[in-house]
Amino acid sequence: MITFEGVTKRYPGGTVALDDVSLECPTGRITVFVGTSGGGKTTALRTINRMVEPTSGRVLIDGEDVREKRPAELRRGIGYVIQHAGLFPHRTIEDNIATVPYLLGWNKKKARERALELMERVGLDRTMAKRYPFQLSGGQQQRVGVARALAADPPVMLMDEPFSAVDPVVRAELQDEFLRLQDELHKTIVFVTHDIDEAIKLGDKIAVFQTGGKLVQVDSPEDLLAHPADDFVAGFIGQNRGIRTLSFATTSGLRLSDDAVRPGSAAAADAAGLDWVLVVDDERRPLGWTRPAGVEGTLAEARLDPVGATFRVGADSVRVALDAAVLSPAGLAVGVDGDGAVVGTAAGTDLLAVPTHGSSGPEDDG
Ligand SMILES: Nc1ncnc2c1ncn2[C@@H]1O[C@H](COP(=O)(O)OP(=O)(O)OP(=O)(O)O)[C@@H](O)[C@H]1O
Repeated sequence: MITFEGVTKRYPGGTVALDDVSLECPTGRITVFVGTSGGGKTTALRTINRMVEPTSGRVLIDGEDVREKRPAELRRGIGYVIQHAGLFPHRTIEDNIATVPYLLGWNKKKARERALELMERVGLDRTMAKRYPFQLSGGQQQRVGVARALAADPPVMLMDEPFSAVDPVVRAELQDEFLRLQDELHKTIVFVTHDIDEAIKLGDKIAVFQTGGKLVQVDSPEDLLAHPADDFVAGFIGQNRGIRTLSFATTSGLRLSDDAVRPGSAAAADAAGLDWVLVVDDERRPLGWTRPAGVEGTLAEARLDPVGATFRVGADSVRVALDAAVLSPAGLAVGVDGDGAVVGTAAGTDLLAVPTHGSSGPEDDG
């Protein structure tokens, strides 16, 4: 656990970058620092590896004051990832990743093996090992940055806007990959971002900083969305708070209807009263949507519209299900089980009736 005890940082010009910040970042979890520009997030992060020394207060890692270790020694146990990756331009990818192992005196072969293993872990092809950073895309460079931070298997990782410099699609991929990696590695991670969506997606715990280095709220993503501490936090979370809350509502108790689900062998005439029918195969896997009116013979002979997005019942959130409903030609979300077989369908209005965490229903404050 990383503990901030009354940490204040005042710069010579008088700027207060951190104002009496007390906070705990639990072991094996992701704590996200989010907030306005200049709110002190980066400063707070850097007090952990002593790139910034507090004016008063202290920072502890597992109960030990970080000032008790020499900075170089301290930093070997702390991975650090920054925006634009910050790779050494004249070193190959594998040498970049092996930076800390080399510093620790590992032999070349072992360090190289570690670098190649990590490349795979972060989703990079081993054939890129001999390339230089400029020969990689921005997203690939960020992956190298993450691999480099993980090289000596540090228990703590500090990540300062690591995914901010890439486009939204690559960014989402990096976030997903990062969460998968964390599922295996269980590092104690402190992650800085100015993007509330990223904070909600990645954080086990979110700390919101306001200008002047004030920590205004520390909560789980669910509680932050449901109960923002004040107008500043509510404003920062933004207008889509109600919709975001649905990300934490489970689809496991959802009542799904079988009415519109038919096998291809069924006669279209039997479904003539329905506006839309979801045609399924013998294993109940969805084949597509059709309007049965006017179709002769079986539903298998009808022209099908694509199923579009589905949601995994119990595994996906109501937000995912709602998205599936909106994108479906029938306005119905298709719920499937782990094998991809259709459990049933739900209309958008059914989804909005699902109770969400910490409130009686989805809010709309936009
Ligand atoms: N070395 C420094 N000397 C003087 N002032 C500094 C220094 N570093 C940061 N500051 C000031 O401290 C405040 C907090 O900066 P910090 O970089 O921690 O904010 P941040 O929340 O990370 O912002 P951003 O999201 O823009 O990166 C800012 O007002 C900044 O100008």
